[in-house]
Amino acid sequence: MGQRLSGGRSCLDVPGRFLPQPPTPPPPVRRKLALLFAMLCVWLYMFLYSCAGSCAAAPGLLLLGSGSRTAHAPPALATAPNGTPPRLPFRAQPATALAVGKEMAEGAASLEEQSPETPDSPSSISSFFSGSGTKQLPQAIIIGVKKGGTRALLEFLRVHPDVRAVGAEPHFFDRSYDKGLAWYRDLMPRTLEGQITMETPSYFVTREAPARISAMSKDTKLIVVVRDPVTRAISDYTQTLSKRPDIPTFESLTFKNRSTGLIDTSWSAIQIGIYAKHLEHWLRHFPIDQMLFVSGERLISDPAGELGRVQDFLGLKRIITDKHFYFNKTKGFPCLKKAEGSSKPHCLGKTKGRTHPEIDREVVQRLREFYRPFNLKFYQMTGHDFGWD
Ligand SMILES: Nc1ncnc2c1ncn2[C@@H]1O[C@H](COP(=O)(O)OS(=O)(=O)O)[C@@H](OP(=O)(O)O)[C@H]1O
Repeated sequence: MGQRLSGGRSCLDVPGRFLPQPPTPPPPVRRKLALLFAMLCVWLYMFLYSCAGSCAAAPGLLLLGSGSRTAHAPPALATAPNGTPPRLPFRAQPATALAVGKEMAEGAASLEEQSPETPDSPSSISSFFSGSGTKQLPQAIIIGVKKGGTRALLEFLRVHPDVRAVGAEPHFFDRSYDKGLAWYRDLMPRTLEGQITMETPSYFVTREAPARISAMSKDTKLIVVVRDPVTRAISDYTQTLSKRPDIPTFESLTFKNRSTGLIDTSWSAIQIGIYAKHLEHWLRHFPIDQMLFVSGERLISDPAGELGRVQDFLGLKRIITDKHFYFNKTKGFPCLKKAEGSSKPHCLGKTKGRTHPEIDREVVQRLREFYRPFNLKFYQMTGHDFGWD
């Protein structure tokens, strides 16, 4: 029989203070420890959050950026619940729907467009961080124009911590549409909340692109880098010439009949520059205020100014400023003081900023006359005088 202790309790009722207890810190110390732990968690979260962007932004990686943008970009909508648009009964036609006729002069160029300035191979760091965030369809697309300065714009924009972009040009809406939106989304880098996904091929002249992009999301923001159509045509020709030195001269390709001065508008180098005509197709699917027109000339003379407009349009903080650029005399173009994810200066590759061949002044003059009415219409439509005339 157990002896009862005072107060009528059994021996099992021994007060807690008499039982062996683990040493417990006094309450204020415990609170401090909990606070310290919470702070550690917050710090760790913030570190991983920012590192997921900036660490993964090292050159040669697919991903870039970290989140500091306040507005949350709307998620892109797919046409079908599984994110796949209706299958096409045929394989999407390669490249643009422009009448070609001078295929020889076109073919070589498209190969080059596919080689990105920035390779996409992921490193161990990006592999580690690629687990964070989700792949989103792009909320903004640089839709053109070819040879307008699209690569320069994307390279500059990638410096922004809230922009992530596909390094290679996916050419989904022109060449690979039959692969479906799920395939397209899979090419996208992972993004965290508040970051926007971008891509850049030259969809501006693709007839089907406006409807297809609108079917993906009506909210997609469209950026068009435009450049004097005459210089653009010469630039386009220069690119082809670099691949196929045996093509006819620019002068002979320009005319259907040189003696009558009739311009060959079926040559894509000429046709791409009729911006007003292409813009009409886009305006059937998108309001003009969902499109931003960047001057290819100003992108060279004042890159920070143009980047300011682009950041505003995308709802991004103005982070990219004059401080990010310097003029490289050897290159003859503005370059980045620091490429994204690196401390080294960065200029675009040698395929950007080529020396153009000398073109007959009369031919240039005839082309200027040809483009003038289209340019004026384009200025009216966009409410912006680009000063090409
Ligand atoms: N900062 C900087 N560095 C180098 N090049 C620059 C830059 N900014 C604009 N540009 C102009 O970009 C022209 C090429 O345009 P794209 O990138 O749109 O060409 S492509 O369609 O992707 O092939 C390219 O055309 P070319 O000069 O005819 O080579 C350049 O004039």
